Parts: sequence; C-alpha cells; structure tokens
Amino acid sequence: MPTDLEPVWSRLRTLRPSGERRITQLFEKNPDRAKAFSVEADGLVFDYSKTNIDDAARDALLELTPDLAERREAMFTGARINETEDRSVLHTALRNPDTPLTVEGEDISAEVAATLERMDAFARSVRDGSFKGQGGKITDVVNIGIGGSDLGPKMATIALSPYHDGPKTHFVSNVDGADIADVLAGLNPETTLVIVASKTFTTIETMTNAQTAMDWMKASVKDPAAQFAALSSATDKTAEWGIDGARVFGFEDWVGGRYSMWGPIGLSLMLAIGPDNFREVLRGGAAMDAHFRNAPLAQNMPVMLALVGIWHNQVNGFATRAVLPYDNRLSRLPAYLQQLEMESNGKRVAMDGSDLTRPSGPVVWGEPGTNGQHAFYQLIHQGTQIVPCEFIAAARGHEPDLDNHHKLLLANCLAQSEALMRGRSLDAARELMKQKGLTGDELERQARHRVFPGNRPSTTLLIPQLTPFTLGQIVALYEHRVFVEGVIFGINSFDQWGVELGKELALKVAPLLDGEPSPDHDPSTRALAEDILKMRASAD
Ligand SMILES: O=P(O)(O)OC[C@H]1O[C@H](O)[C@H](O)[C@@H](O)[C@@H]1O
Repeated sequence: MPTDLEPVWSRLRTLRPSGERRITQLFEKNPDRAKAFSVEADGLVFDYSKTNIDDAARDALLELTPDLAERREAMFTGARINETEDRSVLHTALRNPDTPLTVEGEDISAEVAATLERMDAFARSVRDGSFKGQGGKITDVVNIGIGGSDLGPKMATIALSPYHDGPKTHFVSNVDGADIADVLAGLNPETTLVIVASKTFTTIETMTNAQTAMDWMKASVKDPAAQFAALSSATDKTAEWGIDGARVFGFEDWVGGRYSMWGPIGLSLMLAIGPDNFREVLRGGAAMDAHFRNAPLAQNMPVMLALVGIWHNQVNGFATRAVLPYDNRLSRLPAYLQQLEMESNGKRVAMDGSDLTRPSGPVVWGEPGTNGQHAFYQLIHQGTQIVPCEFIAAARGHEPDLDNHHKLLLANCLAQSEALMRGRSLDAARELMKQKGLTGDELERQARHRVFPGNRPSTTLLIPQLTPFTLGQIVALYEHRVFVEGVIFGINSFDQWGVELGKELALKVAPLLDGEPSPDHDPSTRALAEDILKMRASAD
C-alpha cells in the first residue's frame, strides 16, 4: 500500500514562495547556496540553486519519497513493476552485463552478456570488412525503426560523432516516403547494411520502410536479406523476413522501447563508434545506476532532478519544462527526452486505476543553445508563462582549435541562467532609456518593454566533456528521474496505452483514402478524406 502523501503535498503548497521572495535573496541568505543546492555524481554536477527551492521546500520534497528505496530495489532486481503488462523492467541489466542477476530462475546477466558479445563480434566484422556486402565492405548502415527503436540510437550517434570511425550511419523512422527516399538516394545497395529495429516487429511504419528497403536492395543485389540485420524481441517474426539468425539480435520484453538503446537497439551506434566505445556508454549508464542505488536521497542526482521537476510542475504549476543543451551534438536529446518522459509519465490514472488527483508529467521541449536564444527565449525571459529551464553544458568541447567557440557557448549558457534569475528592474530599464536620451512618457513606455521580471528558475547539468561515458550517465540520469517521478505519482511509467490507439485508428482510416465508404468516421474526418481524394485526382 503506497504511503499517503497528501499531507506532504499540502505542506508543499504552503511552501511555495510568495510573489515577493526572489531566488537572489536565497543566495544573499545563504552564501553556500550554490554548493548546498548542487549534487555531484562521478564527475557530473547538477546545480539547482537557481530555483526557488529553500531548505524547508527541499526537506518536504524529500518526504515524497518514502516508497522509493523499496520500488527502486524492485526494479533493479526484476520484480514485475510494469503491472499493466505484467513485466519486469530491467533495462538496467543491459548496462550491467558483468553483475550477476537471476530473475525468476533465469540468469539475466548471462543472457545479456552473450547478446552483447554477439553484437560486438558482428560489429567488428562489419567494421573490419570481414562481413561484406555483395559489392564489398559495408560503407553505410541504415537503421529503420521508430520511437524507442530510433530516437535513442539516433540521438546517441549524433552525440558521439567525434568517435565515429565505422560506416556512415543513417536513420529512417517516418512512414512518409520522403524519409526513406532521401536516405536511400545516393546510397549503394551493394555496400549498405539495413538494420530493421523493432521490438515488436509489427510497427507498421517500420515494416513499411523495411519492405521498401528490401525492394530497393532486391533491384541491385542477388540476396537482399543477406544485407539485413534485425533487432527485436519477436525473433519468431524476424525469421519471416529471411534474415539469418546470425544477424538477429533479440531482447526480452523486460526492456521497454524507450529504454532500449543499451542493448541490441544500440547496434547502429555500436557500428558507428565501435564496440569499445559502446561499452563505455554502458559503463556510464552503470555508474549512474550505482549512484542512484547508493547515494543518500538528498545527494542523489536522479532523485533531486525529479524533485526539482515536481516542485516546478506539480507544486508551482509550471506546465512545461525546456531542456536546453549547450552542446550542438545533443541536438536530438530534447526529442529523445520527449519520448522518455512524456510516454513514460504522461498518464492520467494511478497504478490501481484510480484517477490521478494532480498533474503527472509536464510537457517537455527544447532545442540546443544558442540557437534557441535567437528563437523562443523571448517567451522564456519576458512571456507570461514561467518555463523552468534545464541547461546542459560540457566544460570542454572536442575541437581544441575552436576553443574560442566553446568558451562563447559556455558564456552564453551561464549568462542565460543568470539573466533568468536576476532579470532587469524597471529602474534599470529607465536608466538605460535615459542614457539613450529618452524622457517623459516615451522613456517610461520604452522602459517597460525592457523590463525582465527575472526570478525564473533554471538548473544546470555540467559534464566534463560529451564522451561515451558521460552520455551514458546523462541518459541513465534522465531514465531514473522518470522512474522517481513515476513512483511519487503512483503511476506505471513503463506502459504506453495512449500510443496504441493511434496505431489502431490509422488502420481504420486507411480505407477512406481508397475511396471506400466508411460511416464509422466523424464528418470532419470524412470531409478531409474527400478533399484529399479530390486533390490527388486533380493532380493526376
Ligand atoms: O520497437 P517497436 O516495437 O517497433 O516500437 C516502436 C515504438 O512504438 C510505439 O510507438 C511505442 O509507443 C513506443 O514505445 C515504441 O518505441
């Protein structure tokens, strides 16, 4: 029976700062605040001092976690915590292949290690050219997958481009033919390896793209299936595609799609950066696991990241959060986190089926800095909504010759969080206008446009450098944040029934586009389908 947290939630509401209290005052009161409201984990620093959380609020937030230790152990040890699908949740086992783990009589770690060895051997053979396409050494790899079978490997492959020394890696996800057409254009089928990544091996987008790739390959090579590999939990289905079992890498249903980049779904990443670097990603994830399992809650990075998020969304009512990596190679991290966070915690009922009494997860969005600064930061600084910002920055880049760029990047990151907190008062804005020679009503009017309310919260995650190890730490950090939030909300973070509906509906609508009458659809949908048919006909 989960502990009743209502009294803690009520207290948290009373601890929301009144309009008068500013974050800057918290720093005045406590000169050690920057350190006291930061957490370290194996070289990573998470600074949440530029938020309106004070000691009392932090203490109360920590009281939201009475069940956490027990639930955390339940996850790590393979209890069936995904109750609506009756499954264990063991993606952590994928990055801890050397830690013995037996679940329900099955030696999980041995299975994980064996699959990793097979991936390793296959990746080496592709990279060294001993595995050949029908036109010689593999030059290009196309990963076909969607959702969790795309976002993780794609995000990580972009993030780790300085480590690429394997074949060029491409990703196709959208069922829009434009996606696969653009990727295949210019590739040589004789030296391309196609990876079909799908946990279920039934996802219509992926299967449609895979068929198109197979047809493309068939037009040029004798044995197209020989240049296909498959990553799936449904290894029975991969056989139907004629893909040799030696190139099929299976995983169990205890790996959720959005948590799957650590295992076979990461094959495209492994091919790009090599098995040794891939294992470094795993080591980074495992280091964050150990930290999450062992660090006291107040010094526990995923726990504090989760509690800060809860403070902003559930307690203060800020509806979204922005993830702002000041690292161009983390350009797909916001998209990755959108699936991780919103598919996991975008729920409306508790584990027992009862309605939630407060919001679950917020809307997550973002773009790399500094690009975002020249686009949507206007709203973040001066809009009427408060958007808590999660800045991410690496102390060092990978381009020593361009260190001037990197310092400027970092300066921008720090400047933004400082400006969000401090703002600019009306008096300071008036002074600026005075210096420009304005007076009277015009000075006042112009000054008001230049006021920044400030007191806007942000956190900063600092990493030494974006490496395979630190990327592993970051991804595992966010995974565990989602877990902690899910435990506190009392929801199941590991199912995704909300996505299933879309899959069913698309199949039901398809006949409309073939001109078949279908009274089951609403008038708007029918009218739109008719317009589409008319437009398509007039273009013929
Ligand atoms: O890997 P697949 O079985 O093809 O699934 C791909 C994606 O499908 C659905 O959209 C699920 O909601 C995602 O969690 C999953 O990652």
